[in-house]
Parts: sequence; structure tokens; C-alpha cells
Amino acid sequence: MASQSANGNSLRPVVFCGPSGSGKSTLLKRLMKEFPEAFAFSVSHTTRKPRPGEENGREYHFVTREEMLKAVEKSDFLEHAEFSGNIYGTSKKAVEAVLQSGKICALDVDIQGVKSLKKSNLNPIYCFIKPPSMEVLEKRLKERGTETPESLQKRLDTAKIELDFEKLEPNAFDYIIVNDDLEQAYAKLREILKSQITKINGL
Ligand SMILES: Nc1ncnc2c1ncn2[C@@H]1O[C@H](COP(=O)(O)OP(=O)(O)OP(=O)(O)O)[C@@H](O)[C@H]1O
Repeated sequence: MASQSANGNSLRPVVFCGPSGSGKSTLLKRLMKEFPEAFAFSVSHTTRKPRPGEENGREYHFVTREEMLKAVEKSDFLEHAEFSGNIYGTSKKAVEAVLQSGKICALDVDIQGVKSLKKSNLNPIYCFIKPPSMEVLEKRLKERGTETPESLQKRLDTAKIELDFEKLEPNAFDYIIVNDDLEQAYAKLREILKSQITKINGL
């Protein structure tokens, strides 16, 4: 699934993995704002119903559970997972579409997703975004104001498992970015991806 940019160098997708609240979206948003020509998300599939304003093929490819399971069976997906009763997944085609457009495909996946991607021939750059501590993670999630006490606890429990995995298998990731000071974390991410970004024409 390697794709070629205009100058013949292959663009590698970039995987962002890390506990909920570690700062994946914050860092990615910043990256996309600074380099809008360079990065794009692939459009995921989901079996959940579209929300008002959502368009098929833009926010998600909306499919039935039956269609999704059939496609999974056919190995059309690089990774998929079930969250609160709905299946979500990244198809090979969706990633390929981003690569064909000459952009770097950004993927935000959990540990299971990383394990699935490792079995594919995608060859992405794996980045683990790590909070400075569990205490800081809890504080940031609370301050984000998006969680109920139950969902907060669930995220913190999952975070412990994810941080244990990273400790046990640090080699699963090409880079580990501790998101303590945001400016420093972003500078590190930028440095890591510099060689990929400069492969894109005009940047
Ligand atoms: N370095 C930082 N210093 C202080 N606050 C931060 C830092 N990085 C992120 N935050 C804040 O922490 C909260 C969690 O960050 P963010 O939503 O980017 O995490 P996430 O990993 O994308 O989470 P999820 O997986 O739940 O989407 C946000 O409110 C964000 O503004």
C-alpha cells in the first residue's frame, strides 16, 4: 500500500496512539493547522447512525452492521473496533485515498488498532503520546469537561492498561512523545515528521 509523492519518495502514514486525554487531538490539530497541505485523516466507517449535519463519506462512511461485518470478513479493514455498541474501522481504501491525494495519512488508533496495523503492509510511523503522569491525565480529562464520573473512570482504567503496554513493549512505537509542556511536545512531533513533510511538493 506504499504510495508515491510527486518526487517519488513514499509517504508513510502516521499513527497516533495514547490514552484518552494524552493530547492526540490537540497535537494533530496543530499539525494540520500548520501544514494543511501535508496531512489528512482517512474517512472511517461506522455502523452508528449519522448525526444531524453529518454527511456520508465526509465525517464517516455510514454502513449497516451487516455490510461492515462482510467487509471485515473480506479483510477490507486495516483495523476495526467496537465502541458502545457500534463498530468503527479504517478501511485500506480510505487510507489509500489519502495517500493517492499526495498527503500524509494521520491515524488515531488504540492499542488494538496498533496491533492490527502491525499485521498489515501499511508501514506507518508509530507515535505514542504519553501524559506526564496519571495525575496530570486525570486533571486534563476533568478540565476538558467531556466526561461523566463513570466515563472518566473508564478512560483512566484503560489509560493504565495502555501505559503498561507502552512500558512493556516500547519497541512497538517508533517515537514516544511525553506531552508535558505542549510547545515542547509539538516541537518534538514536528521534528519527527519533518522529513515526511518536506517530501510533499511546495513545503
Ligand atoms: N501539554 C498540555 N498541557 C495542558 N493541557 C493539555 C496539553 N495537551 C492537551 N491538553 C488538554 O488536555 C485535554 C485532552 O487533550 P486531547 O483532547 O487532545 O486528548 P486526546 O488524546 O485527543 O483524547 P481522546 O482520545 O479522548 O480524544 C484537552 O482539554 C487539551 O486542551
